[in-house]
Amino acid sequence: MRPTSRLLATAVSTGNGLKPAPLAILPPIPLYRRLLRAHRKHLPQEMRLLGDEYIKSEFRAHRTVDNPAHLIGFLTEWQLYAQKIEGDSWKGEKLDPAKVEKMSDQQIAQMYELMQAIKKSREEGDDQAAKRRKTKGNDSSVVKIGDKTISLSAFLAPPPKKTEENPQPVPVENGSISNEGKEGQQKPTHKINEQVSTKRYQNGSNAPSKKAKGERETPMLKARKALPIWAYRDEIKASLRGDNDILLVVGETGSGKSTQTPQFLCEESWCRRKKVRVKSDIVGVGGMIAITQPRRVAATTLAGRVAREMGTPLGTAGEGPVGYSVRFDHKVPKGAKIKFLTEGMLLQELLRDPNLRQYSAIIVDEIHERSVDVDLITGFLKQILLSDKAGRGGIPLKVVIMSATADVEKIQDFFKSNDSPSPLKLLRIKGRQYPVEVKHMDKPVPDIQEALVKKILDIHLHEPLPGDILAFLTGQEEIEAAQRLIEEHCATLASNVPKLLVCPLYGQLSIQAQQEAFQPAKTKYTRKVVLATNIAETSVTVPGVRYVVDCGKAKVKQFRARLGMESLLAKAISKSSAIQRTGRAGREGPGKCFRLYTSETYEELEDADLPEILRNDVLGAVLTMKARGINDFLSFPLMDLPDIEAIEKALIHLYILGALADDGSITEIGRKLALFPVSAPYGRVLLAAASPEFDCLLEVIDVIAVITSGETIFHQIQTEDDSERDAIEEARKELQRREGDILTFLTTMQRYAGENADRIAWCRARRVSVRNMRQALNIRRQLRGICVREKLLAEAPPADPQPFVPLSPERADVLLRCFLRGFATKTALLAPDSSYVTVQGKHVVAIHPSSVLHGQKKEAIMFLEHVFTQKNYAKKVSAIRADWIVEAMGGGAIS
Ligand SMILES: Nc1ncnc2c1ncn2[C@@H]1O[C@H](COP(=O)(O)OP(=O)(O)OP(=O)(O)O)[C@@H](O)[C@H]1O
Repeated sequence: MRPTSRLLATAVSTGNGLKPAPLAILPPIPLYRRLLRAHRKHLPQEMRLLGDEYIKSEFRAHRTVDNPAHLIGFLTEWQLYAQKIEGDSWKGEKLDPAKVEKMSDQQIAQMYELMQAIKKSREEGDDQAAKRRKTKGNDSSVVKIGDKTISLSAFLAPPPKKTEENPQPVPVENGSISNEGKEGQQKPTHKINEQVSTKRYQNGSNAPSKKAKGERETPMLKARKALPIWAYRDEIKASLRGDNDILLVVGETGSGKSTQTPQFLCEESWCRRKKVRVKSDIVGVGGMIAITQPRRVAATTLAGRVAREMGTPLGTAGEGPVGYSVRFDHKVPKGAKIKFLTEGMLLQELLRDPNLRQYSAIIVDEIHERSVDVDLITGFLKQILLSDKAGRGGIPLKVVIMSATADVEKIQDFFKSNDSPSPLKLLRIKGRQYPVEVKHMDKPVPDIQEALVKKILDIHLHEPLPGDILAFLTGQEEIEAAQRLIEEHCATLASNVPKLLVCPLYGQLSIQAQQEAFQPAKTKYTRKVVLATNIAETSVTVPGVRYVVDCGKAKVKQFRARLGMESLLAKAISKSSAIQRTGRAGREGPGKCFRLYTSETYEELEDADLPEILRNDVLGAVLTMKARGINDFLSFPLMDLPDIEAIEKALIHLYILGALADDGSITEIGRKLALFPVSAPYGRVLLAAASPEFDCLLEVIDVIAVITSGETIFHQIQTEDDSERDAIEEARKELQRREGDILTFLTTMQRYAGENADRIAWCRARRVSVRNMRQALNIRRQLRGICVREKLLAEAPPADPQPFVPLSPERADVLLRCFLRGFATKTALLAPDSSYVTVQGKHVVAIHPSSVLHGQKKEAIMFLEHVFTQKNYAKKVSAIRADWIVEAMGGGAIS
């Protein structure tokens, strides 16, 4: 047994052999029946109704009605809640099924009653108010659980009298009870009054707002009202009325910023589309709110959530209030009021429409991530805020900046301007929805990967269901290795132990594969564990997650301008990241975060990461600025100015690509590159492919589609069975080309698209990723559409399947020479000592093991990626001729 396996086996054993430890989370079935029976029979009518509704919405949501372990998990959760509200006076311990088993039905019913009362109390207001009432309230409402006596006075409201003048109570906006017929006459109930009375509204009144017309108290609306941000709804709206155009919202993770703020604001009158005159034209301005996200997974999942909250799930109708737009995937229904989009997509829109006329407001979410794109966006937004708004017919653009961990001073300083008519308002949202218990290690762990897997198994065996796990690892390789280990161990668990479903989640997975991590496990009695990189760190809610495991590290991309090379190394995360990771628990119930580092290590972490603009390639940023007519980078409003050497490198690179003219102005090629949804070098290859000199656009699109579909289309062959391995290797041979990876990608795409019978079986036989190939086909369709639109392609090519015709060696040379138009700077020559030395910078590189050319010696190579991990690696490599490089550089020397 390998050392790791041995260690893990110990973690899941009782210490005497490999017998699984007895599980605290498995109550005997009869208990479950008793709990349900108690629930149905013994509760007072109101409680029963509340309980039934709760069972419907919560239990069914988790699909656990018939799962005893989940029921216990649910009870535990409410008990924790009781603990929180009761504070010091709560003497309860963690719910122990053995103890529950000994309780009488009456006691169980009482416990239920308590929990439902707490739930009701929570829906109606904040816990602090409950505490205050408890100390003042009468002690007549008490329940006994075992030997514990708990006061319910804080939670139970006297039911409103039902008389003829005072008919059915209806909920109002803040969760209190009001009488529809005699509004204002009936006193709102108990603690919510305290909450309201302590809360001052912008207009000076302290009355809760009235129930909006047509607002039905659905379970979704109830959930929204329970979010801390709900109490600030009026304040947020008021903050942007009149001349106030900019607001900074800082609130804890999970307080409701991303999902609620756009919904509050889209109700405002300034958010309606207006017809205005711009120069001599009448144009429409506004009507939609854009909310940016650092990553596609956040944009798509948030859009789905908000669409459900607004009652029109995405994709169910051609119309709806919510849409999203991410690279190669857009779903913006007609009449959408709210659009979630990635920062890159908003930048593209800014290039097409510098005044962002379709929007009434832009919400910049998760600003703390400080990507290059978000820095550019804030710069452009500042320019719009300071402009005379003539381009928007005088209609202001409202701007909201949001984060849980923002550097408030820096943002305030940035937007502070003597010319600004509208100072930045700061609103701090207090409180979080559910507590998260943070646990650090007592001492540093020697092997993080091992500690992480051990912790996951430990949680699985000792924490109640429901409660999925989200673990943060550094990268794809680490995720795959952890997945293998966990699955190996799960195969040895006893049959009465819940199953563990492992879902990977990293940026290079196709969108479809990423979505799987957000779906509930399809089998009952199963705990899901999502193994993620930091793409799940901000903004996302992975439904079902109660436990977070944080390895404390992340792979950080760093561009070394002098070497023209990126490094991707695991580094300690910042405090901001650690807080964000913790915040992924506690979103649907109380949670726990296990940090695999000590509290001293946490204290030593940097507050925030270095902004990307100071450590990354700024090629895209410089091109975007050039395309927007900004030549003087120093006067463009940026929160941090990039290193001058990085700017110089980007300018030279753009010049080599033909994007800049001799005088540094942007060329027609440059303008086109800025608008392509691929990076400038790939865009340059597309443009060259459309020229008569190369005439290989369809082939280039196929290659780019495969490359952008995910990290790699080829799975590692992991079978121990030699004959199976031989069969896969044999099947793969028909895809592999001696010219290298570009031709191999092309062949794979063309053979896949030409497959007439069973594409899934075709992929399986070759260990090719089905998901990535599907995504590649989707990207191919979109790129072809863009090329038709841009008149690079005369007409759409014929539909698949087309017969496969291998590219001739002559055409293969043409294709590679065409790629050199974008990647001439990423080339290396074979040195006398058999190493490869880069043409630009003269560094030694090795061909990455994932390349079909690994271990081979060629006169010269071109690589599409250049990464430093353990070694200085060239990835996605093709064999070329040395004289092609000179040709691609226009005959000029390369330094
Ligand atoms: N996709 C989803 N599925 C289920 N629940 C969700 C989803 N997205 C949000 N929620 C619920 O809405 C709550 C608020 O989420 P929201 O993203 O608005 O918070 P936030 O303040 O923006 O958090 P963060 O700063 O972590 O991004 C979550 O705690 C969760 O309960």
